[in-house]
Amino acid sequence: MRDLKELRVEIDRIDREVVALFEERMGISKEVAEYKIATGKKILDKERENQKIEAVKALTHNDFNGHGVEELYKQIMGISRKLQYQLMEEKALGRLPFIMVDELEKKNVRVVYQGVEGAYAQQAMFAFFGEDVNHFHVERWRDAMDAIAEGMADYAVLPIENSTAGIVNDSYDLLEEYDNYIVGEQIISVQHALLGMPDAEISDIKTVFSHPQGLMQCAKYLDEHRDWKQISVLNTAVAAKKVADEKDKTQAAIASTLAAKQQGLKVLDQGINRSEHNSTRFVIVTNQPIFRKDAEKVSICFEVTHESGCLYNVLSHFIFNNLNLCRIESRPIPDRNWEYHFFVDFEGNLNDSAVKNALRGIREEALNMKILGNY
Ligand SMILES: C=C(O[C@@H]1C=C(C(=O)O)C=C[C@H]1O)C(=O)O
Repeated sequence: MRDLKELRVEIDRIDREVVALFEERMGISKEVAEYKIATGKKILDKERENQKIEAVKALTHNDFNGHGVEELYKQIMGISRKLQYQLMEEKALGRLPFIMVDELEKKNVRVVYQGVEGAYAQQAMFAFFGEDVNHFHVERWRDAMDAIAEGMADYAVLPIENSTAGIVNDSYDLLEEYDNYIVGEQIISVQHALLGMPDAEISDIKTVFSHPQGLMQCAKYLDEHRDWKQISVLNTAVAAKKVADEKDKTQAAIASTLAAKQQGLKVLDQGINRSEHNSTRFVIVTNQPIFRKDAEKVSICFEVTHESGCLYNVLSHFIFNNLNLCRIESRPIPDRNWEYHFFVDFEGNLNDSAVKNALRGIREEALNMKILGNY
């Protein structure tokens, strides 16, 4: 048996050769990039990469090494492409189709939110734009997206995520569907109350209305009242209005105390959400691709092919460019069972070269990619 020290001396010698060859290969990759930039060719050449993997596998002498070399070459070619994107970024600039602004226009604008007076979205809108903002409300989130797409409003306010109940699925799907862009976000502390008719007591209640998120956020409380029938409605303020309109003292709503005031309802119980830190994050959406020059979070969505390693490959662009991911979500693609849209938020500004570089790589390598906004 040879001595460990002696073996390691040999490994060190081999590694020096590997690194020298790696650097030589990257030098050639750079020249390939110059050729591609000059001729307007794409960086990724999937066919060439597949042939390359087959060819290097064929050089190995057993299955284990065959798999190893495949992994190794996927990495090497990934790094080689990233070098090429970097060069493209330096040489062939190409602007992202987004316009930078110093500040968002918040005065003289019209804002739409979904729900009725007293909705948490209204609170979010007031917090973001100020209480004197010109505004109106619509029945559905889709109507709010249509209102900005058609120029009826300058901005829409949409709930995107709750700290207890998780993401608001519909908002994600609409962001993917519409060519509207996120330009801001607003977090609102959500404290739910149980609201009933002025002459009602908790013991009278048989039915409770709320948005599904409201019901979820108060699931623990509702578990203590299993005889109550739970009914989902469009939002919490709609639930309060329904109770006020129908004047039935067996009916209650889970909504804000502001909604109680606006609808003349009695607060039967307060702080009924599971977590006292219960908060909802709203996004402010507009129909133009603009971003503030000091924006610090980018949201994108993309699809990848249904192949092993594809998501990893897209995410590697964040690692390589040293970008910090804040969240990742997936949503099913309708009519394509078990395929997903991925939504990623990461820190950065569309003007940062690291961001541009990562986006360039993802745009080329994912099936499709959409920048949802920078805010
Ligand atoms: C170097 C090239 O660019 C990319 C990187 C490859 C590699 O490192 O071998 C192969 C194909 C391309 O995706 C090339 O096109 O040859």
